[in-house]
Amino acid sequence: MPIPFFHVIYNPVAGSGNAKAVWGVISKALVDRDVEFALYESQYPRHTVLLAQQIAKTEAAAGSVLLVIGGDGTLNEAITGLHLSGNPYHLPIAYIPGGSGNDFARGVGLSRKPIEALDQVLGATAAHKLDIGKYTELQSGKRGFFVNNFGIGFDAAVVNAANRATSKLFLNTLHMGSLAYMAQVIRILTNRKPFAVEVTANGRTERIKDAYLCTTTNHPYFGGGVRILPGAKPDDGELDLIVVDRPNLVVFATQAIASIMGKPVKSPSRHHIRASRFEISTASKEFAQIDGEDMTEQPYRIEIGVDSQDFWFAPQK
Ligand SMILES: Nc1ncnc2c1ncn2[C@@H]1O[C@H](COP(=O)(O)OP(=O)(O)OP(=O)(O)O)[C@@H](O)[C@H]1O
Repeated sequence: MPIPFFHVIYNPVAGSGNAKAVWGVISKALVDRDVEFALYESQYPRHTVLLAQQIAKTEAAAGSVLLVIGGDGTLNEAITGLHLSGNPYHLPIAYIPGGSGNDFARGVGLSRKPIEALDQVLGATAAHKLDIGKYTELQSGKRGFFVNNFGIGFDAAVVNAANRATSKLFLNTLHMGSLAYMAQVIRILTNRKPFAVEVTANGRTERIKDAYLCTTTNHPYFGGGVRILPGAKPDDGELDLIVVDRPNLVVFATQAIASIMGKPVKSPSRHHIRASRFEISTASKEFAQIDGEDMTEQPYRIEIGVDSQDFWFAPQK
């Protein structure tokens, strides 16, 4: 099987500059290995959506591959662009993580080391399908996708605060991006109020009145390596929703540490639902995050479902 032509979308600001170093290594390896590619650099937020649309509609040919170099947000934008274009040449997506969290790579068995990830991409002989989440905000009709998770409440408040924290840049230079989230945890734990959430899935409606976090996930990881749901699988055609009730500080800290250490967390204060479709609503204004990107603080009424996306990388051995 010949190596395909790669249309490369590269986000130089992902991972607070980490993607720049990754692209330095990858561009050299592509040239050394005689791999043909065309480069498109993301110039501003959400430019990748347009680039992916333009590539899919006018630049691509059958058999070529869209290679994304950046973080999970850049990957999300590329998938959004492909879906908006109708993807007439059925471009699959290859990905080399260069973000700060890189949860998607963790969750789907793609190496976070650039050359190992490139070996997986160049070692692929066919596209394979993985799940992605899709959502519709029922009030506004706004639609989108997520590769990792859609979170409402605590995780979203942490993302919101961490994205604004000046310490994130410093922590990223130490390759400790997830600490940017952890540093906000205690402060937000003591400030955030629990909220009422209604979840409909598998023909049942559950009302949880003291929710602290309500996250729908495609694979086990969120927040830069926290294993929130070890059993979630990105290829089972379903998503996993977890609602955590208002915890007391000791219980929450114990659970958070267990999650970070990759240990299973069992607790009566967690509600877990696996389904291919969810309706979630909150009466109060809450923060939300999609793949680590902030959403407006508002009352949410959303429908979440599963879509599938062709990816181009060989599974990790
Ligand atoms: N040239 C640019 N200047 C400023 N922002 C950009 C530019 N190109 C893309 N962006 C924005 O950069 C943001 C961050 O990208 P991304 O999520 O890929 O990196 P990250 O947050 O470091 O990684 P991760 O999500 O894995 O933690 C995205 O919101 C994207 O729209």
